Amino acid sequence: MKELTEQYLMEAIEDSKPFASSGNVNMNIPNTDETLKDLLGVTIITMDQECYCAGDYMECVPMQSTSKIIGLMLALQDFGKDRVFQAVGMEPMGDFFNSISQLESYDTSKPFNPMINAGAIAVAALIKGQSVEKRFERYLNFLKKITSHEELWMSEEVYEAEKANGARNRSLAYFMQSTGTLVTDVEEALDLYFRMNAVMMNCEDFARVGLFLARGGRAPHTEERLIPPHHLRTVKAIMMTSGMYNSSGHYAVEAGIPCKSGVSGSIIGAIPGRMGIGVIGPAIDEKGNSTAGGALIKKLSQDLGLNMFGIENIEKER
Ligand SMILES: NC(=O)CC[C@H](N)C(=O)O
Repeated sequence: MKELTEQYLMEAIEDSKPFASSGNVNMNIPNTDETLKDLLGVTIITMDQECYCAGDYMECVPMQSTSKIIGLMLALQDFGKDRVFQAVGMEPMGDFFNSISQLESYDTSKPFNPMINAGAIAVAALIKGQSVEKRFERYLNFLKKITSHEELWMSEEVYEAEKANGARNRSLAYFMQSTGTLVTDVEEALDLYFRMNAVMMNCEDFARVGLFLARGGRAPHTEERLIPPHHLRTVKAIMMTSGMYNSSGHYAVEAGIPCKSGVSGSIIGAIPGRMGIGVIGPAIDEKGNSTAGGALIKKLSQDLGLNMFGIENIEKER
């Protein structure tokens, strides 16, 4: 096993970078071009708040689907597990994250899980607040507390692009309305979902979300408990089974880390009791996962003994 140092992280980045060549940058995101393909950055924050970073860790990208775990946390907070999972399933789906056909095939047409687009829209519809603005404000304030980053912001440009390219998401939402899965205002649920996708974050922000999940829901400096641990257990379990879309099984086997990816090439990893990981590598595969970022996650797991199903650390201590 290797020791976690910035030198090690730099080497891990160099080893993982070539995997970017098999991916493509998502051109639906504003200000995106091919030059982003070569970027790869990582930040790891341990339980005692030690921060290690390497590569292009200062880059900022929209949250995209990593926002789905934040939405799920808020909905669990608002309604509890039973109500949330009446609206959305908790089973992995072996199809693309924006699949329409899968929506029709599962349990009274509710989405398979909260990590796919339909599921996240159904979850966004639950989040409490008097208006979309208020609900988004709650979302952003919650994120600011988790990351202790007061300046977190939503890109209007990305938000506009999400709306402009949102035909598929609208189809999913209106289909759910037709089956009675989505009973609140459809356009409002979509609007909140689009805004959530457009919040800009860097590797440290992503790592802090991972750390929040890893250390039981406490705000970094104040130690205020923001979410009870049993809800975080649910979120991490869903991340492990569905967070990397239809590659989740692969990542469970090869990395064994609860992860969530987004089409901006971001990945959040949460290793309970140990650390949070934030990765940005904008070249993504056809399933929507960062190719170099995914390779890096697998490498970190192997080198640092992070696989939750492994016993490397216990063996080491003997
Ligand atoms: N996988 C993703 O990151 C999907 C997010 C993207 N904005 C969408 O709604 O389709």
